[in-house]
Amino acid sequence: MGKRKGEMVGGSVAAEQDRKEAAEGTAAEDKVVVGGGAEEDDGDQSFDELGLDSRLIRALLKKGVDKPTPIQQVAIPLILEGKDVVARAKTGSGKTFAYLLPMLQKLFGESGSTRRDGMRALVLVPTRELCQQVYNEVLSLIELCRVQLKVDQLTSGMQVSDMRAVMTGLPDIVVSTPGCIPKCFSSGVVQPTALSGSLEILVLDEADLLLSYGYEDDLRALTTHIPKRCQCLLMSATTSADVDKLKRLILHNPYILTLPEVANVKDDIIPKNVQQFWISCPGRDKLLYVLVLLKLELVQKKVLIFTNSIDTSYRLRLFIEKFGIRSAVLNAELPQNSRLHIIEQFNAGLFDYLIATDDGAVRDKELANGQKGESKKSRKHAKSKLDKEFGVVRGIDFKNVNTVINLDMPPSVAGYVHRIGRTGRAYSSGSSVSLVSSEEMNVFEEIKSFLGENENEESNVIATFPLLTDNAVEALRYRAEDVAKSVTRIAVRESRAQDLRNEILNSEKLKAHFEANPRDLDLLKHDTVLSKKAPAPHLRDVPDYLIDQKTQEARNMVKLTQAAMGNTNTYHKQRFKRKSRKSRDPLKTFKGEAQRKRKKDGALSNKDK
Ligand SMILES: Nc1ncnc2c1ncn2[C@@H]1O[C@H](COP(=O)(O)OP(=O)(O)OP(=O)(O)O)[C@@H](O)[C@H]1O
Repeated sequence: MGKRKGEMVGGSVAAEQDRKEAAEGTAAEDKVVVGGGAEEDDGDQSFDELGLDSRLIRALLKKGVDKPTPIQQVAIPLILEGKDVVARAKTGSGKTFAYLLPMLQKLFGESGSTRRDGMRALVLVPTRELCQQVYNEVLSLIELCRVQLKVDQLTSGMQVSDMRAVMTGLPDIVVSTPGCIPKCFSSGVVQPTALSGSLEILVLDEADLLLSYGYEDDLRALTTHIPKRCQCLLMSATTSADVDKLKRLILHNPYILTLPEVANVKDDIIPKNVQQFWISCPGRDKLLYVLVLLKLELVQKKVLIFTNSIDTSYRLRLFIEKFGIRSAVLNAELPQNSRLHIIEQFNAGLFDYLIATDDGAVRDKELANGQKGESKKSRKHAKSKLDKEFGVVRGIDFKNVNTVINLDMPPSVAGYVHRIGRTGRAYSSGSSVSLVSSEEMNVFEEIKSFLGENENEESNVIATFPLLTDNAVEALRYRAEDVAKSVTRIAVRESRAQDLRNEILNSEKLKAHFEANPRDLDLLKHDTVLSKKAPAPHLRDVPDYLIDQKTQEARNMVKLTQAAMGNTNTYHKQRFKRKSRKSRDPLKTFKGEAQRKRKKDGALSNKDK
């Protein structure tokens, strides 16, 4: 990495000084700008003072965003000046607006080449979910600003004819994944000469993850066509050799914006507003422990639970369902429409518990473990069913997640950082609870030491979860063990297959319907019960006598905190309840509507005769 120019107290001051040096031609190497401190010390610069266009400021206000985050304060002016920038800031710190706002402003201001035959800005992200998220954000900003800019998505799942149609419309901005690049070039959807003639801004978002997805060759294929004048931006939550590699591959003498928590103090790589806890528990008791946390309401909703395998996610879903707790699952096996819709509904507050299985490495492990004895061919088939471009933790902006639970520990430190980063987004608070078995102690120690915990000192970065008593665990043990026995491997396999069939059916059947009636999306549920039997009353309602005093108090405290934060989530639920679900469920009325339409059309054509 380049030479450090000095530690600064305020990011904007540092940027100013660096800009001066750059202007004087004294900065030959990368320019390191150490940004402002934690969120609470967010300086007093407004978007206006950063030089942001008034249309964008008004659009932000409509979104409830009125002051820039530290990374935005430092990045926006530099990007507006046309500098190449590498921005490293923790998860949920607002990196997306940090590049989108100045990028859009630059595209508003200049019309680009009038005879351009390619895109003006290209944003590359590692997953399709993220692609959709960034696309939605750009589209909504453009609409709120009422400017004539066109944004489109290109993903490798698209047919070449659809891609061609997108590019014929000559979008100003394209949001895509690097995996899509070879297909675009080989099919002629993107002409290299058009790209080099028109590209003004290239953004690599979630750069720390791009190479881990095996996109290096795809990115190399792209670099040869990026014109020298193109401004390149690289955004990342963690630092890694991969980020440096990408930087060398694509950027020219960039400004390195590093918030101090990422650069120096490792324990701050996780937002300060996230409290991290752990519970030591035997692997075989993990379902029981999650049950205690959820059923006795010792953690705040909404809850995102991570597992390392899809089977475990269904086992947990079936298990908690028997106790009257509904949840949905999210994984690489589900069709893309379903995945996007599950995230949308969870964000809208339509259900409180989402069980997610993340990470390519984990998927490979699942394939290796779960399908022992199966033929090579069926393993290959199974692998092809999993979406390579899927990623739950990679930058997805889950809204209002109060608790992240690691039922399984992630296999790496980076996995931990990205999982925990799904809570405590922007200025909100959150907590995480990791269940650690003795087999997972090694990775847990690695995570703790990465976060700056000293073995000899009393741990304070990841504290022991204080609200769980042995009594509470033992009170539910008998029932839990009994129920766990009924969640057999066969039951899990059947539920998983059934759920997948349903999701594929929904996804296909409803695609056209939802295109015409986007509001009906609310009515399609993903947290339906898997089992045909309703939960037994003695499992659904935990009698008070089973709950010890300390747990009662803890539960009340969590409820009070949740209420104080206005996080009762009743608005969405009421909105959802108000509609008569059965009569308006598009899965039930879809056919009827289509038939009615056909009848009507028939009647009309009969009349015409
Ligand atoms: N200035 C701001 N004020 C308030 N909220 C903001 C601001 N900027 C962004 N946000 C919100 O903060 C949330 C997190 O932002 P974003 O997704 O950009 O984080 P990120 O840094 O990219 O995180 P990750 O590394 O996990 O992808 C989003 O919901 C976004 O709308």
